[in-house]
Amino acid sequence: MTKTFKTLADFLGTHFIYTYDNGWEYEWYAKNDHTVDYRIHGGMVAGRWVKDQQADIVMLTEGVYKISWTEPTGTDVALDFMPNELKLHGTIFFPKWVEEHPEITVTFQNEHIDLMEASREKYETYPKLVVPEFAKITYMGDAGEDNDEVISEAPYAGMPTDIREGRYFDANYQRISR
Ligand SMILES: C=Cc1ccc(O)cc1
Repeated sequence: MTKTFKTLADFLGTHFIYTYDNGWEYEWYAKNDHTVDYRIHGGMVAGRWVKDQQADIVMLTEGVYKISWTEPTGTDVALDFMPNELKLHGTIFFPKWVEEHPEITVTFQNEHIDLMEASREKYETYPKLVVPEFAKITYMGDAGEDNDEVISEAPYAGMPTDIREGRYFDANYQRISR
């Protein structure tokens, strides 16, 4: 993808893969102006994936986008995308319980919302673990808005490479069946 991002509309519908400077690899999709999907390929909660997370999505200045949300786990996230520079800055605010029991969150969260909400009551919230990191964008795709094929299965080893090398989506940004 070689477009220059100027407006909020340019950003919505874009699918990204990026690696934080701490080595954590994430995949994230701006599904529409208030919804994000994501999949985590590397790091403390690798294997977790989420669809239809509600978020605040704004353009700060031309080509710079801020996304903020709070999750059923109690984890808070703020991302600042600078796609024209192939980079972003993300800050994740993990409750203490996610740091101590990350395995509880490593699942398709949408099917386990009750467990996330019960865990955030059962375990400790404080002190939070704050992880502020820059990341390098390694893939951008124009998936279009509200495309449920973008994040539609659990992450597997090699998935980011399959996507980057064009083995995962067809020309209409539909999953190529395996
Ligand atoms: C905890 C979710 C999350 C999703 C994307 C990202 O870049 C950081 C955190």
